[in-house]
Amino acid sequence: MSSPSTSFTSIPILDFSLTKSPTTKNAFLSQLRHSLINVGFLYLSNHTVSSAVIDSLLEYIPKLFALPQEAKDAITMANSEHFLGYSRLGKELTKGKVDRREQFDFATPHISRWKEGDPDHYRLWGPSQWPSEDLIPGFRSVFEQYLNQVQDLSDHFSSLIAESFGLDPEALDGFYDSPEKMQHRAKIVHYPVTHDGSDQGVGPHYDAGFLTFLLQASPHRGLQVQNLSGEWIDAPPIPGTFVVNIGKALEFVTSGLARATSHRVLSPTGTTPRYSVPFFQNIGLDVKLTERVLTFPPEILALSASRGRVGATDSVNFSEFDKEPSGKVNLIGRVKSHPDVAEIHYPELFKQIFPTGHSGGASAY
Ligand SMILES: O=C(O)CCC(=O)C(=O)O
Ligand SMILES: [Fe+2]
Repeated sequence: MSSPSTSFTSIPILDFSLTKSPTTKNAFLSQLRHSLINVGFLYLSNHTVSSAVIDSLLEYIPKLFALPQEAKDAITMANSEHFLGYSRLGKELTKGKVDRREQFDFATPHISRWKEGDPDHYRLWGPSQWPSEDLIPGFRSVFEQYLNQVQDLSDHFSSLIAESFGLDPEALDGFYDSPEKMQHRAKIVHYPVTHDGSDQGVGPHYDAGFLTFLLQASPHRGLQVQNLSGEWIDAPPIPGTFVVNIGKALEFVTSGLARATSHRVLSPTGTTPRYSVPFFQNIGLDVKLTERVLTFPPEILALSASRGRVGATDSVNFSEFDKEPSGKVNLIGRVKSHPDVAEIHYPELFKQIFPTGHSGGASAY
């Protein structure tokens, strides 16, 4: 566990049921600590999200993408100042390069947050756009149940992270607002088969927030995670698990103890598409990370000192966390990923980030 600068070659699998008994919880916390410090990714088995809800969601996903194009376009993200809705294939960028995926961005229920005088980034949070109930009956209810259960799991998981680092279970609570003032986002993603050699399902990137819970919703490989030496390690789907990874915000407030790890998805090359459902746990919109950096016991800090240095990666970064509130950092990320939506709803910010228009490739991403 503490061997210096070893680079991982696989992603650890953690059994969430170990947290239920005081006799096994410590073993879980120790595996969690190792995964956070050395890998930044883990699989979580025997978790608390209902398998009936997941199975039902898995059945809906191909039907969702098979909806008529007009029904999907009716809820296009361009309608939404919250960046919620449908994006056609090729509408999203990572580091200025087009990703080959089609997706729906949804979020946990929330009112439109922004009021006169509020900062622009309050406009990020608001209601999802749902496909017509007649066309896909029951989907919304199943997905809302799913989001609710993953949200509960993510809350619980954040207290386990605190404990694994020798802190009180509540140590991360100050990063979240009260539940009715929180909104978490999730996407349902379709990676079509490609045979033309352009394999960027999604390009190398870090996630921005605290924790991501990813459901790999078809049996395809494609997700890859970059280790300390820069090699790409496969993270194949394991039925019954989530892939959990650390975002840049959690890395920042743990002074790098918890690693945000670069990852990407290669497009499937066989005959069937790949599907996935990432859930991005947010923190409060107003939280300034520099004001809340945590302090850790010295024996925990020593573990990260022996980890070895992370080599240069080619990933998207979120360098604005050292000055801007978390909501603003997220808004900047959304503008860079979805410039066509930003141009409609955030014309000023769009101009600052893309002074020559978005085809000019001015983005740092
Ligand atoms: O589709 C996947 O497996 C991962 C997607 C991802 O990393 C992301 O959307 O941030
Ligand atoms: Fe990601």
